[in-house]
Amino acid sequence: MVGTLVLTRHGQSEWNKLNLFTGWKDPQLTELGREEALKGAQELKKAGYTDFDEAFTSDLTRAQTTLGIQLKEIGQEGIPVTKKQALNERDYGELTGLNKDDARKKWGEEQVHIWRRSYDVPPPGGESLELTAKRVLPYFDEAILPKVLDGKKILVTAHGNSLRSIIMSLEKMTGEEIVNTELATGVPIVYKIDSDGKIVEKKILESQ
Ligand SMILES: O=C(O)[C@H](O)COP(=O)(O)O
Repeated sequence: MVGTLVLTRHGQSEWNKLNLFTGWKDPQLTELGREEALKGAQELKKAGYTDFDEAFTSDLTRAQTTLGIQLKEIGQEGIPVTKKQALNERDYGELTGLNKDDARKKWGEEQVHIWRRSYDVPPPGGESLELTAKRVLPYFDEAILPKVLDGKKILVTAHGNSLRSIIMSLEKMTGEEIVNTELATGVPIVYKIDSDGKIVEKKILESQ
């Protein structure tokens, strides 16, 4: 039996556009963000992914709105949707709300890069990717993965770093391998997974 897991990072948010560290803050999608979500959804539709059993998203508006746009486009607004804080973006702590260039000026290019793209160094008062994975993966392993292993079709629409945690676990990557993997906004990543948890196919549904 083969299940389907589709992961999508939310479209551009108002704070992505302003180049601000966002974390657990809750800005809306921009117009471009809505378009990215729609494009991704059109790719899902084109590829025939229009029969999900269930969807999961975070507690944050940008992910929920992206999921809403996807479900509308594929004609699946009625399926069960679970909104869970465990799937939130990593908490950026004291960096939240700061402009990324201003932060580089204040702490230096290298320090800011370490906070953004090291695996286990958290920004002050915030979460590293390692800490993010420690809250995302118990939820994923308990509530989402068993359904996929059971052959179900599951859509998860969340954030760069909560999805990195899931991808790291699925693809058995090291922390160092996953940190520099960039996820495009609104672009669905499709995994077909057998009942032993082996990935039998991976496709990124990028529009041409
Ligand atoms: O929370 C944020 O600011 C971004 O969505 C993710 O930030 P990153 O590009 O530093 O991982």
